[in-house]
Amino acid sequence: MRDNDQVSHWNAPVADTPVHAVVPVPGSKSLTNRALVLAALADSPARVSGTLRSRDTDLMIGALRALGTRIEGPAGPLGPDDTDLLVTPGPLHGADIECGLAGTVMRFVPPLAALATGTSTFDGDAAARVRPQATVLDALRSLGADVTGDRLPFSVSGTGSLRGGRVEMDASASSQFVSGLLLSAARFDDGVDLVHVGASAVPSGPHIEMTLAMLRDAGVVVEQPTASSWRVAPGPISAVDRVVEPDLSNATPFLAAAAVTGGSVRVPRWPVSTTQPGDAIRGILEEMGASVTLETADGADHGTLVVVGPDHLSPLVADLSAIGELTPTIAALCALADGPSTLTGIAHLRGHETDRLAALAAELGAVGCEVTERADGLEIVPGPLHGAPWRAYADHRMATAGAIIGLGVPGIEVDDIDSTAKTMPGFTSMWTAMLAGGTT
Ligand SMILES: O=C(O)C1=C[C@@H](OP(=O)(O)O)[C@@H](O)[C@H](O)C1
Ligand SMILES: C=C(OP(=O)(O)O)C(=O)O
Repeated sequence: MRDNDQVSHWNAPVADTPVHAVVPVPGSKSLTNRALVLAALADSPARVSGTLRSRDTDLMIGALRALGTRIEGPAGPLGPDDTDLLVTPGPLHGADIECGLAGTVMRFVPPLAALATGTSTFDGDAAARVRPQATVLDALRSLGADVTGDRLPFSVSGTGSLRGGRVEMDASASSQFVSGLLLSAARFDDGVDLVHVGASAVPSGPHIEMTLAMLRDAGVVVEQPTASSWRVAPGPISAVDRVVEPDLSNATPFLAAAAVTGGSVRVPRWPVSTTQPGDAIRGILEEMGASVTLETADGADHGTLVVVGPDHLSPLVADLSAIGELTPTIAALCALADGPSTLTGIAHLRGHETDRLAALAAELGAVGCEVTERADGLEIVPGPLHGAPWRAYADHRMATAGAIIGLGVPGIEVDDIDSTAKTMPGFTSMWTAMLAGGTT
């Protein structure tokens, strides 16, 4: 659990001149945590290279180890900065699982606990105890698991196998409910036949595509009979050596820095083709007036993304349902644009690290925007902006949104910059290096 000692204030630096920098970003949280889960469920050891090491991924490592998986670094024992990991699956047994504030741990690990022998308990940060969770637990119950509780803290007792089969769920609050079940489903006796029955579509489509692609890489037979149903056949999960792409969502604050200062930021190792939702920042930044180029050598599977900022940012009208994770960055850009923006399709952000719609409305309002909070989005009318305390609400992306605003507005004081450790522990030094014009 996170304690108050970890909370630290940070005066967001102003960019007096346009930012020009090359910013390599660490591995993707979503790819890392899926790769670790799949490796723990596989039939032999696998290497996962270029992993993100951060609070969320270290919690996943801790959870899988506690359940019986061996995870080592290149030299044997796992060091805190090792990013090339050897994962050796073992028989799963009950354990105490700390979820922190990580949605991927809360939603992806309970199915493994249902496959384990013995009882596992789950708990996390105070903010995690209010995040939606019942959907996963009800689904596991209906697939044969013994579960107590409806949100953190809860427990799952397993007997070493799970029946599986057909299950209906309402996954409108999070795509992670679907991904979590699908990742483990090949190991259920009958696989899974999962149907989303909610009134709204499942958000974060690219994250589900990511799950499906990684399952298929591991030889799992997975079908999508309709837009809102998925079928996983029972069978082995093959061990796959994987190289994790950079975290494109974590790249977005740096790319935003180019956009808001009229500078240029280059992010190396940007994949030509990816399931990461962060890739959509390219279209968003173009729509707001930036020039965006992916420089690649012929036939290469990755290149360098180059964003060059415009003289002034155009406002945006966009449905962000598929890319909700990018909302704090995009909302910060909208606050610095030269007209009103409307962001829709993001009701599910109320169940993220914090209620992000309320948090963005409050903090953007406090620095001078006129913000209207709608049931499923935000209307942002930029005003003359001024310095103010910026609350992060323990949310890494709220903290980095404050950093973006601070580039153009003196006196933005982020109250909990260390919340960035959730997915980017080196954030402040990367930001400082970017402003100094160097390669971070
Ligand atoms: O599966 C994943 O790795 C994620 C799915 C998304 O969750 P939601 O569908 O709850 O938004 C995203 O916002 C989160 O950061 C990561
Ligand atoms: C919603 C997010 O995280 P989580 O994986 O904890 O849901 C996020 O990183 O924006």
